[in-house]
Amino acid sequence: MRTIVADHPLVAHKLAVLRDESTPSPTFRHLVDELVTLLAYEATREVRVEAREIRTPVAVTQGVYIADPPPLIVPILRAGLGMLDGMTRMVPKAEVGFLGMVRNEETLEATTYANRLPDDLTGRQCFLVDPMLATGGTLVAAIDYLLDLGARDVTAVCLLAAPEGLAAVEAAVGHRAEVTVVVAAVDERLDERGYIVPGLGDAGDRLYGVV
Ligand SMILES: O=P(O)(O)OC[C@H]1O[C@H](OP(=O)(O)OP(=O)(O)O)[C@H](O)[C@@H]1O
Ligand SMILES: O=c1cc[nH]c(=O)[nH]1
Ligand SMILES: [Mg+2]
Repeated sequence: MRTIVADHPLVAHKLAVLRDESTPSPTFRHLVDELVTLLAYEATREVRVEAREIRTPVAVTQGVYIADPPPLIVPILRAGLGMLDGMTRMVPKAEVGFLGMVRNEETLEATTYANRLPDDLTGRQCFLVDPMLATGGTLVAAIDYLLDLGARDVTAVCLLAAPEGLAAVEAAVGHRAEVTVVVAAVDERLDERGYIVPGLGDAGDRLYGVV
C-alpha cells in the first residue's frame, strides 16, 4: 500500500482552519471542497490516459485524454459527500457510485446502509472519498466492496488519517490489490473514543450538523 501525504503550504493552511473548532459549517464545507481539489491533483497522477490526434489552430498534434472506461468516484456517505463535488469538478468524465456507511460510536464497527455501485468493476480505477480514516474499519469495508466487484486499482482520498487506521487498511487489503491512500496529513493517534488526535472532530457533524 502506498500512502501519499500532500505536503504543501496551501493544504496545511486550509487544514489548520478546518481543524479550528470555531470554524463554522459553511466555511468548513467550502474548505473541504477546496482541499479535495488539491488532493485530487495528487490522487489522479496515475489516472489512465490515452493519446488522440487533435488539430490546434496551428498544427496537428497528440492530445492526452482520460481513458475509457472512466474512473469511478465513490463517496462514503455522509461525510464523503462533502468531497464529491470537488472530485467531479477535477475529473468531470468520472462516474459516481455511492456507499452509505456509519460507524457505531460504541463498538467502532462500520455498517452499510446504502450501496449503489456498478455490477462489474474489472479494469476500473476507483477513487473512494471520505475525510476521515480513523480505525480504518469503514475504509476496509468499502475497499472490500470494490475488490469483490473486480476492482484492483483503488485510491482512497482522505483529509486526515490516524497511523492505526493506515496500518489496519494495509494489513487487511494491501495484499489483495494496488491500494493508494492520499491524505492531507497523518495525525498522531486515536483517542479512547476512536477519534483522530488532534483531528478535526466529527467530519460529518461539522459538514452537515449533528443528527
Ligand atoms: O476509520 P473509522 O474508525 O471506521 O472511522 C471513519 C469513519 O467515521 C466517519 O463517518 P461516520 O461513521 O461518523 O458517519 P457520517 O459520515 O455519517 O458522519 C468518517 O467519515 C468515516 O467514514
Ligand atoms: O476523528 C474522527 C474519527 C471518525 N470520524 C470522524 O468524523 N472523526
Ligand atoms: Mg460522523
